[in-house]
Amino acid sequence: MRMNPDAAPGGPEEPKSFGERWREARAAFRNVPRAFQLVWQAHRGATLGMALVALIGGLLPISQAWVAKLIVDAVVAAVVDGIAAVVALRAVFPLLLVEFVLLTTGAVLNQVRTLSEHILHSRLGHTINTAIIRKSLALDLHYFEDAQFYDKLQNARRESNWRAMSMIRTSFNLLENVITLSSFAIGLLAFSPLIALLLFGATIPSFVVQTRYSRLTFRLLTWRAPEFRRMNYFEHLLTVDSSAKEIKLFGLGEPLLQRYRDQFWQIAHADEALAKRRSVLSTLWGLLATLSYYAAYAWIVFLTVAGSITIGAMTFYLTLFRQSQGTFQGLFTNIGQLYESGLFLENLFGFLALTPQMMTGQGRAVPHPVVQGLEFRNVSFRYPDREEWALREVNLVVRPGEKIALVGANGAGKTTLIKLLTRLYDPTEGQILLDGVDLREYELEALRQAIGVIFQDFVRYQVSARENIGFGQIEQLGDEPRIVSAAARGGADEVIAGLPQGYDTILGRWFEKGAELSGGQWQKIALGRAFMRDSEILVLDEPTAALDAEREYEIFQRFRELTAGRIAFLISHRFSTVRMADRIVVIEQGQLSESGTHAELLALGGTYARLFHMQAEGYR
Ligand SMILES: Nc1ncnc2c1ncn2[C@@H]1O[C@H](COP(=O)(O)OP(=O)(O)OP(=O)(O)O)[C@@H](O)[C@H]1O
Repeated sequence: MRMNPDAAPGGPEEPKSFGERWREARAAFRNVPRAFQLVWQAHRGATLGMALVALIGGLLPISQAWVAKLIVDAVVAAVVDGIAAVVALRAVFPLLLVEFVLLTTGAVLNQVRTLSEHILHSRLGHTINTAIIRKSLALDLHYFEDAQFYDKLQNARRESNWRAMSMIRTSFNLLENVITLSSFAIGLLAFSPLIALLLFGATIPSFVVQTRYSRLTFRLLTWRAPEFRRMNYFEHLLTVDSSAKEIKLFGLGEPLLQRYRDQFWQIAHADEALAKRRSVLSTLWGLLATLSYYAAYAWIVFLTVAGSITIGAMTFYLTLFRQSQGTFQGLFTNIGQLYESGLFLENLFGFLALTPQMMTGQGRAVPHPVVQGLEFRNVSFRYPDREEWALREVNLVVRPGEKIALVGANGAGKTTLIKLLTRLYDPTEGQILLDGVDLREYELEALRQAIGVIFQDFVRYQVSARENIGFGQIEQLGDEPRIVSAAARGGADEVIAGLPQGYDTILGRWFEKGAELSGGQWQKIALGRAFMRDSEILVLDEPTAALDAEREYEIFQRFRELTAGRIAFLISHRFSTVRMADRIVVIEQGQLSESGTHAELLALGGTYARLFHMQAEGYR
């Protein structure tokens, strides 16, 4: 799809008013000091190195031009006065030496610059990535269930590393150019303010073009974030092990690759169109600068021939003209680039400024053991971007040590209830009380610490079996007996015994020598992880869905023993599992409809009884 990036509806159009532009520019440049903070954090020595290069490097050009003038004048004088070549050379020699020192200094500075940039580049990337990851860790779950959040994350990650580096490089370049230009300006103004004005003024239009296109490029890329994300998604899907089987068998490879390519071209066409226009206009306006240079050139030749200035002075001024115009243009380019990088970094700093909304309570200790139990009091919940209620007026009292099974159709709200219990979300209305105290009053970390959860989409960590279990309580990773006992309780001990390096075997296929497990084996490992925690409340969301019937029977025979003294929630679609609970709670469309023991609910003859008979029928 070809498009005009300027005119696309909803596309990267220009800001409307002057005020809007001014605000945008201010926001962009505000990021310069912030970027410096990041760089300073990344490596102080290299940052100082770059500053030093800028300071000394800025004064080199004028010094070199001045020494060159002195050399030319000395040579011309020697020729005119007929001085012997050896004598003349001896007179010029100190100047040549100074020129040599200046040139060598320039070369050394270049190396210092390259080295500093090299060091800063990777460290800065690391600093920024760490900041992004840390922020992601701090943010609430709902951010991760929101497409706009992913666009923000994508924008922050995509360009930030090199944009921050480029901003620093540009800033130091700018400093160097300002120093050089100030020294040139003194020379030029002394010679002719009119010429200075002509030379500098002619470079301004090209600068205006540059900044306009900087802004357009930024808008294009930001506006295109969803496409970038979709493109990355297809790339991930096509290259990751978990989807390889299905993609091959359904023949999805080429069609999905085509979608990946379509997304790419949508962005590429618009981006290239902008880049072309930027180049053409910059070249055309650049001609104006060249013209003004040659006008000044003609004037200086005229003055020299007329005898108003020496030949040395002519070479000095010509160098000044050429370099000052280049430097002036460079200065504007620097400002343009700084502006462009600032716009992109706005994405990064915008992301880093996101704040978690889930408030932690102030230091109230979580009860160990739980004495009164848990109560859902009139709890209703709606996902942030949804109209309909996921849970409505839920009232449920759970006694200490009680085992509750949650039963309900897909989408009834079972997992949502657990998300509220673990404070991944807070209720929209109502309260959840643990020993009579609202969950929101407990310290968030401590509360989560007191709950052991295995979700149905548990993580298959591509690390050792030991760590897979130990991650349930990471501080206890060194406690071998605890890990072994947790593994045994989850039924993972026999899986691990069969692995080539036992507990040290890397699980999964991502890394070399990794051992892939079956779905049921992974689930046993996940169960082991849940038992690693000495929790007051244990939540098993479809814990045995992938286990074979025999293994499931075994685990549930021991279920009471495994969860002795703790509150346990069990979500399952298997009634053989569910009937082990003290109480079964049926959820229908977000509401609690039935509650009681297996026998009571069968006697009630309601939804539970109907579903139970249906499943039992299937096994007959
Ligand atoms: N992150 C989310 N954002 C918006 N809506 C959601 C989100 N997660 C779940 N829902 C909606 O909330 C309702 C309850 O979902 P929930 O995951 O709690 O069901 P469940 O009973 O656990 O289902 P299942 O048995 O399929 O696991 C569903 O209508 C679902 O579409």
